[in-house]
Amino acid sequence: MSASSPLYLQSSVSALRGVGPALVQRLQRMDIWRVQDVLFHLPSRYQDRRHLLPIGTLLPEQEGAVLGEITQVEHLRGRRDQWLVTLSDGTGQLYIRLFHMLAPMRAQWQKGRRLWCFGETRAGYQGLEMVHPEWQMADQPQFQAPTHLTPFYPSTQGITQAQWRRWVAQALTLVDQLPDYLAKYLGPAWPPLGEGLRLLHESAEEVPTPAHPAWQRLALEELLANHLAIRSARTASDETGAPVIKASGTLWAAFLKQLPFAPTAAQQRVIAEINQNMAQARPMRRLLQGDVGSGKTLVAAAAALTAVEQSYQVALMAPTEILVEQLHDRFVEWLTPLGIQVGFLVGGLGQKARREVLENLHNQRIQIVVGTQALFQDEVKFAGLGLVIIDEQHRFGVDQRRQLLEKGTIPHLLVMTATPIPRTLAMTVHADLDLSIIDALPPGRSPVETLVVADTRRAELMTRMQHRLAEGDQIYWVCPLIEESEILALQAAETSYADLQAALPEVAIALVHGRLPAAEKARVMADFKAGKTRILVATTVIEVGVDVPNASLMVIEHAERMGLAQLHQLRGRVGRGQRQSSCILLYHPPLGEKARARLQVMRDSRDGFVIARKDLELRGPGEYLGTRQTGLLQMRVADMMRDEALLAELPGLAAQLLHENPGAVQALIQRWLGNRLDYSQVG
Ligand SMILES: Nc1ncnc2c1ncn2[C@@H]1O[C@H](COP(=O)(O)OP(=O)(O)OP(=O)(O)O)[C@@H](O)[C@H]1O
Repeated sequence: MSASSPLYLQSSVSALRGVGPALVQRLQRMDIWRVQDVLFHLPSRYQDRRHLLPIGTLLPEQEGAVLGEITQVEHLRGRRDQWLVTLSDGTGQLYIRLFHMLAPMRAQWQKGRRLWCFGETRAGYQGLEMVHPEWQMADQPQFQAPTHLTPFYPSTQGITQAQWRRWVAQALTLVDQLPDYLAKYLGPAWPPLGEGLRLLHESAEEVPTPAHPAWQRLALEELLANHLAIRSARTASDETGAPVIKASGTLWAAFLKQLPFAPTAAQQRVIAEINQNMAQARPMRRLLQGDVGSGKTLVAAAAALTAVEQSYQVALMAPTEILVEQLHDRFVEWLTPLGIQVGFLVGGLGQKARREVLENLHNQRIQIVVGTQALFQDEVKFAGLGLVIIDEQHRFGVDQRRQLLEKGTIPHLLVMTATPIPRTLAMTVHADLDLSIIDALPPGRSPVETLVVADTRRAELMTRMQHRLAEGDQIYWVCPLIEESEILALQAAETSYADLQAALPEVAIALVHGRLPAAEKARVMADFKAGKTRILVATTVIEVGVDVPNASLMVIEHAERMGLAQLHQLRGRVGRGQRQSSCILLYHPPLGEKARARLQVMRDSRDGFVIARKDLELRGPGEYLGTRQTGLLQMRVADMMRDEALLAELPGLAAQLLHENPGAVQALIQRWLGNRLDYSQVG
């Protein structure tokens, strides 16, 4: 395209001066297609070249700008030609070393000319020097000393920073034409979008601060774009109808009669939210958040009863066979007295048992099936699947979730998680799900005492354990899951197991780990639950959901290696009964400062939300939420922790936009997330 053709925000990047076909391709690979995309390609850092440094004050390895007169140009011939140019500003002199100098440059770099340079100094043979600095002739009319911070853009091979800056400068001439979709909703206190972009691309301030209103304006828009992208996955699934399930509550009433405790107010509220949701043709997509031990299983049972009463089937999925087993036991115990058939489906099931389950699901003799991923397989056919409950969503891929959803007409979906992320954050990250929170624990829980102990004090620990055992309590001994190697983790667990056996020879101790066959695992867990074994040595397979109220002591080895959320989950395994429970976090000294701070958080807090917040601060939301890979929530301007106050604005803004200007929704997503994302992958 010729340089004179008018430039529009929606023009291809090829309309920019200096962008030929090869560069178009490179830019497209960076997901930059249009002039507008260049505006949203934001600097990753800045340099301050505005102030000139007196040459005499320069130190080695200092980055900065200088201006002086060329006093000498020396051509050093040798195996490799070099030029050594002397620059002087009256305060001292600096050498500029060049390894190549093309003819046009040679014509300019003449004694007596004034030269502006920016680069890093180094101690050379003759004195301080700069090697191939950036430069401009300062005695020419077109010379411009920088008046702004110099931005540096994320780049790719074959595109220089100077090119980015030239393209951005062209794009910035159009910035005021950029549609500001939010202005209408934000009110006059918010600066326009264009101001924010200008601030980031050509700031005359120190370094643009996140607190600056213009920055905040951009951050808000970016967060909103992410929120809308996630939400759009949901809108797509809204189109088809779900079964309208209105239960009379007879089954639930019968169930409550035989339950040894009453649901808490928090459980009741959440159950009501779920029932209301299932009574509509719009499929439920609900996230149930509840801290460890808050009683999510009861809520799942309530939802299941609603569906079963109206002759719909329920699929309940958990990530590990141990958990499936446990959930199954619990459901059988609770629901078979009501005449409900609860099935069990895991990968390791024998042929015959498996065939039977499949048949009974197909002819609806089984009303509730509890299983692992095995529930996704094609052969699993339901007669009328009305509700899918997924325990611990972070372990399930979105694809699997979709596969399962395809098994019913459009079943209602309830996702349970014990990952307590702050509400505003949850509303952003899980914008495709409605949120129910169980915000209170069942009564009668005594807080778990937490101790941080060096693993050199094992002898004391053994004594403590013996006391506990003598009182009839049971103990978890947890070995860290070493992510890179299951085998190493297993070895560690086996060593601890042998050590414990040697130290406490009269005690029944068992070992459970991921590699044990399912049946074996189930047996070990059943023995522990029944109190036949007193100490359970485990890799972190017990992390989520195991419920053995008689276990009152947990020892976690190498606690310093584990994430806070994980430690919190683990610790939630004790303190479920009436006894005073303890959790001992063993670490291997010496303990780094950060690790110490993390363990201290565990010692000082029992509240999952507080711990989650600290974890987020220490690790960043991407790491914490496992979203780093998806490209989602990799913000350019915003930071979910720092800008948390903005998150509260999102649902309202999103609702208004979706209602009044759906076109803007797509435009915003495109603007901030481009084609980076396959939205269907988000969930
Ligand atoms: N309302 C209640 N009153 C008393 N005990 C309750 C109540 N609700 C649940 N419980 C008991 O509390 C314990 C924990 O419940 P549950 O296993 O459902 O927790 P959870 O929310 O699934 O936690 P986790 O994330 O740790 O698995 C169980 O022993 C359960 O029977």
